[in-house]
Amino acid sequence: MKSKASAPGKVILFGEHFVVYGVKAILCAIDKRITVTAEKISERKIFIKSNIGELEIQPNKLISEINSPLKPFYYLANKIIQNKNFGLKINVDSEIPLGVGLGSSSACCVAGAAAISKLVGDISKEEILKLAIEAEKTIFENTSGADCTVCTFGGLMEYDKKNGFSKIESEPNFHLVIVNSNVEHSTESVVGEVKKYKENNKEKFSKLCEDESVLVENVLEMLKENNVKGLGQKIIQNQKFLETIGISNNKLRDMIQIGNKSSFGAKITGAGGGGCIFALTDESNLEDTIKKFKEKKYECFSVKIDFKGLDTF
Ligand SMILES: Nc1ncnc2c1ncn2[C@@H]1O[C@H](COP(=O)(O)OP(=O)(O)O)[C@@H](O)[C@H]1O
Ligand SMILES: C[C@@](O)(CCOP(=O)(O)O)CC(=O)O
Repeated sequence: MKSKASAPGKVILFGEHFVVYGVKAILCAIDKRITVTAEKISERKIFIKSNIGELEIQPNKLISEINSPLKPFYYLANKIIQNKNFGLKINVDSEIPLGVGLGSSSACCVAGAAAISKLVGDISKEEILKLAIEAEKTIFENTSGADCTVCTFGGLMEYDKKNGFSKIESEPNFHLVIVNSNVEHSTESVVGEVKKYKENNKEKFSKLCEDESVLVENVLEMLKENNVKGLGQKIIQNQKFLETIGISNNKLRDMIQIGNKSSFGAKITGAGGGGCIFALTDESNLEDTIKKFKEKKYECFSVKIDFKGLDTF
């Protein structure tokens, strides 16, 4: 018996870093997916295979004993086959580059939770999300859960620490050009640097949080109106805040400058320090924007918002 599920990656459109200090952020799922296939096998063992490696392991091991990036899958598999007399074979197929802030880990956890749990019965998306967040915590103890939520339900979402998640019902028709610096970043260490900045610049940082809150409220209005040019201006403004808190570098600045010339606006997405930027486009400037990045030999691709979220087969 086999089951299959796929989940999208994500982009943080507005509010990264400030969200850590209570400001609202806006994120969306993207149409790049991770597909997980799970199969019951008679041998009581767990086999996991992905483009990043393979793991063959007995059940019932402590998660702290597993030293592998495939750990979230082991967590899910081991949990589901507790008190069962079968093993599992898991295959991971990914379109999402890893470690650059596009949500590969959340997409893995959501698709993995869905494919594996479906082998033992039907469960709701809410229950899958709960399992996925548990699995993601085996990699990042402090995950807010925002990434797994947007990968499960798809579309656009607002999130703040106090009120949690809420879906934004508009369906804007823009394309994002994602440009990968190919520099892996550690979210934890960049967040640590921002904390130092905040402590050394208390008043300035608190004003930036206020400005970011106002910006996000404006963006929510613009999304309702599908005002793509206005959104571009807000992206440029948000990037200035990110420059101020010190998460940019020369490579990212060069990428953003190229994006700002041809698209409506470009900014870092996620922690910064490396990872990706995105440029906002529509049909009128999509091709030109991609061409400009490719001329400078940057790795880039276009994505649209994914409104489907988790899909099971
Ligand atoms: N193709 C894949 N196969 C297996 N695990 C993956 C894959 N892509 C991502 N992962 C999991 O996600 C982790 C990367 O998470 P992270 O560094 O947060 O990157 P991202 O920002 O892309 O989510 C990997 O260490 C691994 O546990
Ligand atoms: C910097 C931060 O706001 C987002 C980090 O995003 P990512 O892990 O780079 O996708 C941290 C957080 O929200 O926990």
